[in-house]
Amino acid sequence: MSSTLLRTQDLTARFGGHVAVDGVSCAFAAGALTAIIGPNGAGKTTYFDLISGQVNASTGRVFLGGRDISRMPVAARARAGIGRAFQLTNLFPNLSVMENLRLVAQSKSKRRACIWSMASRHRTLIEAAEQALEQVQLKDQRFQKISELSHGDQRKLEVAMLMTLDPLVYMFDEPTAGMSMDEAPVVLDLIAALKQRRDRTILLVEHKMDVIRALADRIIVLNNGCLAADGAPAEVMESDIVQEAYIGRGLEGALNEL
Ligand SMILES: Nc1ncnc2c1ncn2[C@@H]1O[C@H](COP(=O)(O)OP(=O)(O)OP(=O)(O)O)[C@@H](O)[C@H]1O
Repeated sequence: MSSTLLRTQDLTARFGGHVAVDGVSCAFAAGALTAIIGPNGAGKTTYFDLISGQVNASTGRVFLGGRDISRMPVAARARAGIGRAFQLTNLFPNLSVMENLRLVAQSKSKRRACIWSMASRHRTLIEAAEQALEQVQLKDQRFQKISELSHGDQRKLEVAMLMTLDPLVYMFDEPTAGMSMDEAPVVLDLIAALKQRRDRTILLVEHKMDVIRALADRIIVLNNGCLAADGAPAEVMESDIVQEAYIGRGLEGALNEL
């Protein structure tokens, strides 16, 4: 049985009088992909923000490999192994795809104090970046400025960057949104391959049922900030609480409308 990599305990985010995430306790094992679903405004993005550190918990804690990371800022959590797909606003639009990837690799290799090991680690990371570019089929665009990439290619680059960093926890937020039918399988196949790594855990906020069906080992449902259901995909889809949360339209219809 796989061990727990990430755990949230009574995790809560309050914005003024509004509780966006309400006491969510959940453990995520290595080697599994958990889809996080729920209606608009259910708290999915805020739950991601609480884990990655973009939002500080009002109460509750986040543990990575047993270590309490709740008070760490975003960058320290990233160094500890929390990997959220990059927002392009964090990148350099006038630098090329490869230059941006090199900067990501550099930020990781700097974590080692010794110059010699830094240099050799940096080489390994550059190789990983090259490999990631090939895997997302962006090799031909490696000298293109990222501001000139199509939307689908920008999303692929986000995935390549995350793979270069190779965190313990991969967090994807609708990774194929805006991609064409041809582009989406490249990214979905990569995420499926990541699952084979028994030492990583993957969280996926997703509205598309076909993606959830193809990838999820487990589904958790957030509703009004609360954990409304948690279990194997077939079981969660059939649960009363999920059916009730999407009254009238059925879960599948409601998700596909989003
Ligand atoms: N910074 C903030 N200040 C105030 N309210 C916020 C803030 N961030 C989120 N909220 C509110 O918290 C609730 C949860 O929002 P969140 O974006 O986490 O939901 P979501 O499930 O990701 O929704 P969607 O599927 O539409 O992206 C919403 O009511 C939202 O308006």
